[in-house]
Amino acid sequence: METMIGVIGGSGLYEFEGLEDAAWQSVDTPWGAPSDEILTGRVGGVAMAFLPRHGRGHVHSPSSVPYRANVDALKRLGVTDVISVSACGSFREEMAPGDFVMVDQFVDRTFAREKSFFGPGCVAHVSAAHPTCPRLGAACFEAAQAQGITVHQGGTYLAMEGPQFSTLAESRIYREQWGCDVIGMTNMPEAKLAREAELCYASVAMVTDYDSWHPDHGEVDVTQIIKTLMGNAEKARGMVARLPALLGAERLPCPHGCDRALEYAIMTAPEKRDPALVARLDAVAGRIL
Ligand SMILES: CSC[C@H]1O[C@H](OP(=O)(O)O)[C@H](O)[C@@H]1O
Ligand SMILES: Nc1ncnc2[nH]cnc12
Repeated sequence: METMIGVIGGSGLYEFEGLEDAAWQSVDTPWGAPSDEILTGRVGGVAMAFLPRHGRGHVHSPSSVPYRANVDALKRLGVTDVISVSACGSFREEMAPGDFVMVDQFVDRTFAREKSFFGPGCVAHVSAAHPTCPRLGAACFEAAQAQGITVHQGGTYLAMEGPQFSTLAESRIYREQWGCDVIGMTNMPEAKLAREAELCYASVAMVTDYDSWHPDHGEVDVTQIIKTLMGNAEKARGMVARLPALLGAERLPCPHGCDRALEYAIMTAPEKRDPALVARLDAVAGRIL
């Protein structure tokens, strides 16, 4: 099987330069249109696909991002490994603006989004205990280090609904009582959907601010975030460009089972399954349905 790296670019990452044979492709999915066309091409002999999460020109809010269509479209194109590159606030002094954090856990506080490809007529329960892929995460960590980026291994990402930033009381609870490390608005349900689609998923969180808890820093504002993002985006592109060499063109099965997540997850008896839903699941679950 061939490796295909899918990059979901967050705030500040709307284009991806340096792909050979680059072409923007429009992809239709049974879950509607993705956030934008998808840029496909190759780097160092490895296939890549890039999707700007908010669309070029930042059209989608965190709540309106079509997460299911995005994940389905990447899977449909043949993507095997998804890397999310996101802006985030930090709850830790040592995770400073400009640093990257390899997120490995999430607390999902989002509530106004479609969270699953499955539902009435085809019910499935995948494990989300370890929502990111250690193999892919390790490659991203190595690539970031080689790029000279200050990168932290492991961190818990609080996914909030937004679009407003947190109140001071919320920020303190997430940091002091819940032990979260960073905060953002988009990695959920994206990570859960990637797991349902049997895709390896890694999240690279780029710190842009200290949210609102830090006594020596003012409240978050978008101008400050964009300023930090401008520097971060270039670093992120450099990191991603190193991944093909680390992952290789031949895709070996995921040692952590991300690519077999649905194996024992589907509960609905074959004769009770809704044919219309099964048809919509052609890309996501076609391997086993
Ligand atoms: C521009 S600040 C808030 C915005 O940025 C992050 O988006 P993404 O994760 O796509 O980089 C954050 O989650 C908010 O959506
Ligand atoms: N402090 C913050 N809260 C939520 N999302 C963010 N994205 C960047 N900074 C953020």
